[in-house]
Amino acid sequence: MATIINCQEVGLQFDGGPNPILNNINLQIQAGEFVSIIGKSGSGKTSLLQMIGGLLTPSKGEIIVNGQNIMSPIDEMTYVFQKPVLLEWRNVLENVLLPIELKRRPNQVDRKKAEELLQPVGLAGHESKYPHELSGGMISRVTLARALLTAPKILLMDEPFSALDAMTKEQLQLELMELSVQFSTTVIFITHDLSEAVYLADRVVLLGKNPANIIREFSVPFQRPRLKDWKFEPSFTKIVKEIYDEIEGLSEDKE
Ligand SMILES: Nc1ncnc2c1ncn2[C@@H]1O[C@H](COP(=O)(O)OP(=O)(O)OP(=O)(O)O)[C@@H](O)[C@H]1O
Repeated sequence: MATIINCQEVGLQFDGGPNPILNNINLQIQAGEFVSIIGKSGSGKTSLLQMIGGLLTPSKGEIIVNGQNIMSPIDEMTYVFQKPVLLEWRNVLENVLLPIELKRRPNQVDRKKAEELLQPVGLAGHESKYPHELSGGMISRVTLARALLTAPKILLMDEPFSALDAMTKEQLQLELMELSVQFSTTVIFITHDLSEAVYLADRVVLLGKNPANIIREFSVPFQRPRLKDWKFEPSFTKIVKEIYDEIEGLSEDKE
């Protein structure tokens, strides 16, 4: 597999900030890989994702995505924010079509593709509904369909399911896993939920505050897509426990 995202010696310090938020980040992600990023609040997960997405400029080092030095957002990447942003005056289908419409007038092929995407994300039959008629889970499904419409090579997701109830979250995890495998999408996924991190990913990256860099990486050597019952298997809980112990082991003075 080829490296599609390459962070080399990346550092970030905000203007006027006393210490770097991130330091010496070296992270190589392979095309089609699913990587979860975890770490305590304030460890810089969102900042790292924003730098990879070209929304924030590193103070040090460089980030190369798909062969380009990242200076601003590029077409091959789609960013899914923690808070879903839907336009209230547009129905589900129109919200899904938004990324196309920002570039050009959607044609019949685009509409057909958008309608087809509503099926696997569980929104078939809801295309004419407006955001105020949707549940939180349905809104997340719209943002997932919208993110996948342009078939991005890379999906950057910042805690996309954190506000959902457990059952909806589980359903969306399954859908994301199926779709990312089907489209061979490279995904970087931030979460606070260890079980979610392990279940979805090929690799889990743990960020620490002090030092402000990658503390450890955990491989999840099981083929995707995975059955939802895998979460009850010892092979799954063993990895979750290993990560949990590592986080617990980070002494208070290190945080
Ligand atoms: N624009 C900014 N200017 C100055 N400091 C910032 C800015 N954005 C974030 N920070 C600081 O950078 C640190 C890392 O923030 P970031 O949001 O990347 O962490 P995080 O790991 O994603 O946190 P959380 O899990 O709470 O979402 C925090 O201490 C935050 O206060």
